[in-house]
Amino acid sequence: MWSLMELVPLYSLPLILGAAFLLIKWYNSTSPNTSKKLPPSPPRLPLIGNLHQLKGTVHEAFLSAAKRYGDPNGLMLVYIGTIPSLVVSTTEAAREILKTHDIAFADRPATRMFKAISYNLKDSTITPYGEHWRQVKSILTLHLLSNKTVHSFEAMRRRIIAGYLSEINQCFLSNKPLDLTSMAFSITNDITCMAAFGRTYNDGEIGRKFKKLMKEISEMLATFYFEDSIPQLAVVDILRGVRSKVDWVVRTLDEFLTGAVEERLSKTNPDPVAPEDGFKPFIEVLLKIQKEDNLGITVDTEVLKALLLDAYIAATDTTASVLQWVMTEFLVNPDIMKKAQDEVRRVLNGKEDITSEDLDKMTYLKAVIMESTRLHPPLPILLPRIARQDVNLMGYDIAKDTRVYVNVYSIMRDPNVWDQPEKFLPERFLGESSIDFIKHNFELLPFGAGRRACPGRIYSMAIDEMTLATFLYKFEWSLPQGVKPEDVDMEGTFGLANHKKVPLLVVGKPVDELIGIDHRLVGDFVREFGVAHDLGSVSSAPDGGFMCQITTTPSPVARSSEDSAASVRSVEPSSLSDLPAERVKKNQNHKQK
Ligand code: HEM
Repeated sequence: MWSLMELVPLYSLPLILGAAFLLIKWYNSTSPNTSKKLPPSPPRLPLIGNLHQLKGTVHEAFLSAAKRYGDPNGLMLVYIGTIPSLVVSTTEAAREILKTHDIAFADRPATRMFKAISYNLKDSTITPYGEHWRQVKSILTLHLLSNKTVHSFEAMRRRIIAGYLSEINQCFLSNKPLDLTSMAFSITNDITCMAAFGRTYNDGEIGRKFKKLMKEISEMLATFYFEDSIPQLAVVDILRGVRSKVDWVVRTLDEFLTGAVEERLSKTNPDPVAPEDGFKPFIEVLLKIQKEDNLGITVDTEVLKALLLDAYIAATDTTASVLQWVMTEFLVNPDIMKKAQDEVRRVLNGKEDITSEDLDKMTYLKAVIMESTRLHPPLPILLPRIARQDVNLMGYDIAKDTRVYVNVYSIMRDPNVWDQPEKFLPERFLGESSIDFIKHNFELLPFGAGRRACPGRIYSMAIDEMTLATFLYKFEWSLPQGVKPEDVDMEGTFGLANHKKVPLLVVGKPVDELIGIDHRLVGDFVREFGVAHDLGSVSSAPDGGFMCQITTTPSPVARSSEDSAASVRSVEPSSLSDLPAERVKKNQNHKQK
């Protein structure tokens, strides 16, 4: 995030000095009114408020300032430039904001950039609380994010994920590490484009333009705007060129969305939804609602484009963020990865296709995802809220228009709530634990809570769970040669969501996709020789079956003093053709593919 010296180029310093007289006026007008009881604040400077104290990422800066200056209940008032902003850092305070006073804090700040990107507040994310918000959020929820609709995307999700497996194989065969950060984004991007637009934007000129545009949007959303925080210095945005950049991005985005709608209307879509996928893309549903006009809401073209954009922007980076952080935690905690992998393989037991029913049984994988999201929330601070009226909150007077930042990063690492909060312990979500993304007591909040909570949980978890289960099922994952778990950089950076600052590079060694082995066949070896340790290369056996080399570690029951001296046995070459005919046949089918 921004630091002050990056924000204030030298040529704008005279402007700042020139604004000094405004500053005095402003400072007097915003100095605490003695009749009001405000939450504690760090000392601030005129005009820039506490900006100079917010170094590093904003959630970390808020956390350390709250420890030093905040109220023990978790409230602190900071000035982001001239804007009073309430920072919320505990479960108790979050409950007050998101439950007790939910309606009073149900608006979001309508900054210039947010207005520009939402067709002047026609979307569902930024639009003020009220009838329009209720209607558009219900359209989004029902036709894109509900259980039933998410289920209808299942075959498409599986097909898209499967398409990426050969890329992982290729990297493995050519001895190149795989950039999993980039792949996570491509997978969630393709799935979301299919669900929203009924096509992907990967290839050719349009693919290149789309990627560039998405990068620009991400940068635009992470930019600091003087106009939003120090309105007296809004001119600096013009001088820095950021305002024209926003205008350019918004114009280009609109051209893109207009093109997508026209393409749908004229049915010239070059990548139609495969009939076997059997779902209706969101764009088609919106066009139908627009045509039938019987919902009591006018879905004009701007509402339609704003909702498509909502669907795309809110879904892609957040869902990719979860994927890459879970994989990162797996690679730095190989024992946990092994446990999750055992679960996936046990549940699937040789099945080819993963279904949502299979995923429902993977409780350990779900616990890993929750634990990873606790430590690496895609949005470490909930989307900002704003007080719609004066509110008395935990004994403090919060004025109308105060911005509210719920720092879920603090809450989800609070030692008063979590045992060993910095440790990666998925087990904390198993057994007695009644905490999950739905049943929580405001301590696990990656999706927010209350009226303005995220409606996309089911949608994103369906993608993350299926991708992770597929990855664990089909590959053995490791860090590139010479990289140790403790070398992995765990720093996050912010664009549309919290991503790894340094891309995650990994090696995915195919288990059966490439070599054509059915897990049940491996199971027979495991039973005979102990716990399978490693699979070697596979070749065709003269009888049409397969031969492979499996290194095994004897199981504890089989271990004798003689065995333990040679604790690793080699079986080479082992013909699988002795196995039941039906399995061998399946294996041969595999091979022909
Ligand atoms: C792992 C994935 C995701 C995370 C962590 C996430 C997180 C969040 C958070 C923290 C908020 C603000 C909640 C609040 O203010 O209390 C939010 C709002 C929202 N999210 Fe998500 N989100 C994710 C995926 C999605 C997806 C897939 C969609 C689908 C389009 C989506 C759509 C929205 C919308 C529309 C809002 C605004 C809701 C409102 O203001 O009423 N999100 N999300």
